[in-house]
This record gives sequence, C-alpha cells and structure tokens, in this order.
Amino acid sequence: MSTLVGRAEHADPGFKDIPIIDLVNISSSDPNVQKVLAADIRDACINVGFFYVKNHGIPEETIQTTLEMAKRFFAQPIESKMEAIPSLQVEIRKTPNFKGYSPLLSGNNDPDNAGDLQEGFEFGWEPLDATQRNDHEKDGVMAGANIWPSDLPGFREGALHYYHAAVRLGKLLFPLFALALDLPATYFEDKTRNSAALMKLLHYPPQTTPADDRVIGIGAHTDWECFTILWQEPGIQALQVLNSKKQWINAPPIQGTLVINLGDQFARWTNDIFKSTVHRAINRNGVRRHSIPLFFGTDYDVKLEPIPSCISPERPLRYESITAGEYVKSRLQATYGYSQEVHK
Ligand SMILES: O=C(O)CCC(=O)C(=O)O
Ligand SMILES: [Fe+2]
Repeated sequence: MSTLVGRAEHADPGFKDIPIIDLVNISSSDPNVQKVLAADIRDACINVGFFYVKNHGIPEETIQTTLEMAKRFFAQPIESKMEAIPSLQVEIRKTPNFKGYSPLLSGNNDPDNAGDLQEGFEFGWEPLDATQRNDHEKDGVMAGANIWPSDLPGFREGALHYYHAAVRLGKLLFPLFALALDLPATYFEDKTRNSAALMKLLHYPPQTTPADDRVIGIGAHTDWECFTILWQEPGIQALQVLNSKKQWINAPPIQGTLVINLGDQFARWTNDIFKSTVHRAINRNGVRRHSIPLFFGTDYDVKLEPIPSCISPERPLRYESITAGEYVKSRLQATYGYSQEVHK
C-alpha cells in the first residue's frame, strides 16, 4: 500500500473537475463501505482539496428556512443591521471574536485586494435547547457569546437548526477523514468535543461596476479550520478553485449537493498532504447571491500537531504547532483588522 507521503508526491497538479461523493451509506456499520468512502475522500483531499457531497442529510426545508431568514436580515437598512449587535452598537470587529454582522468591504481575505464585496452574519456553537451541553470554558482566545438581531422572529432558531444539522454532518465526516489518513476512525473524537464551528450567512450583491480585480465577492484565500461545509445558492456560478497550475476552476452549485473544502487546520495536521486549496467568489451575474459556509475545526484548545505518517525525510515538518483557537484568531484579526484605521 502506498504511504501518504508517496501518494502526495503523485498528486494531480492540474485538476479540472471537483469530484462528487455520495454519502448515502455514511452511517453504515460495514467497515468495507466506510473504507471505500474514505478512499474516495482521500483522493479528493490529496488531489483537489474540494469535493461535493450528495445525500448529505441536511433537510432542504432547513436550508430554505435559513435562506429566507438570511434574505430578510440582509434586506434591512444598514442602521438596523448595525443594531443587530445590540449591546455594542458597533461593527463586527469590536464584538467578541468578530461574531455578528460584518458590513460590505469590512473584511479582506486577499491582502492584495481592497475589501471583500460581501456582507455576512457569523455565529458559533450555542445549544438549541437546555438538554445540550455548552462546554466552552476552554475556548480561550476564541471565547465569546453569539449576538443576535432582536427584531427578526425565527432568525436565531432557523440559523441554529441549520448549524446543528451541519455540525452533525461534520461529525460524521471526521471519522472518514481519519480513515483516509490511515488513522483509527475515532482519532479526532476527543479533539472535536465542543464543536468549534463558525457558521456564516453571506450575501454578495451583484457586482456591476467595471471589472476591478482588487474588489471581488471574496478574494483568493484558504479557509482556516479543518473543513468547510458550504451551501451555494442554486443557479449562480461564483465560486472558483485554484489548481496548482494556477488555473481557476469553476465550482458551480450542483442541485442537491454541498461543497466540502479543506482548510488550513487539516493542512497543518497533515503537513500539507491534505490540501487547503485557494478559492474565491465573484458575483457578476446581475442578481444577488447567498451562500452559507460552516467552518469546522478541532476544539480551540487542541494543538495542531502533524500526524507522524505525514512527515518523512523527504517531507520535513512544514508548520510550527499552535492551538486551533490561536490560529483561527490570528486569521480573523488579519482579515477584519485590515481597515481598522479607516473605521475608527
Ligand atoms: O461564497 C462562497 O461560495 C465562498 C465563501 C468562502 O469561501 C468563505 O466564506 O470562506
Ligand atoms: Fe473560503
């Protein structure tokens, strides 16, 4: 059997397609079924860093309710959206860990760009009801309660329903990623007890201005956690993925699927054997576009330490170890801190 390092050396630098993986059997107790799924996931992670999943288990109704709520939220006048951060009355960068509303151009994912042409609403784990645990005392630098709009009935519940469904999917995926890395299926179990997942409702207005490569929906970037579960609005092509030959490959929405893309935490766990692939979104379609990423990482107090089988004399260690929380925090600060002077 090839080693992980060996497989990575033969990765496809010029992928043109993003694979679609069927999760219909994800809960099967048959180890062979799990093995086949894990092998497909391993190929996608080593070659592309992106894949679509179908039969993902998030009910269409949950998606539609969340989309409806997102549209209502973003349709409000800017003053109301700013008030959606009631205790602070300020923009996202001054709230605990950037939760809440982020206006157009308040973030900048590509340091060569001049702001992302999107607005967003971000939140993290919160119990849906009293039966769920809330063990977040170890969140460290990422600690901070969610902030909700006060005047949108059903918004919090709708968004949290989606959040919990996506976290359930993420928790089914972690064992497959572990198997894909030739590790026991339970490898990430004690590292993902607290659902260190941030969910973001995103709105990209249609970009009608003359082409300016420095202002696009979201500039070229990698995600920061282990993986992202992304829902894209149907019928609107905007997302593009960069292969190692520096070609942008379209990742259009495909009916009934979600996009899964790897982030920097998995690149660190795997010494870049799993790819945290650069991507961007540009909305030149003449209509509004919405998307919903949920970024799922290991618990914030967990150290990102490379898996031994991902290091070899030919592939020496590429990253210093850092906790997941410190890593995400540093990326948040870089993304939202870029224009701090202007907004003071
Ligand atoms: O809107 C999209 O399709 C992509 C969003 C994204 O890449 C992100 O929020 O990190
Ligand atoms: Fe992203």
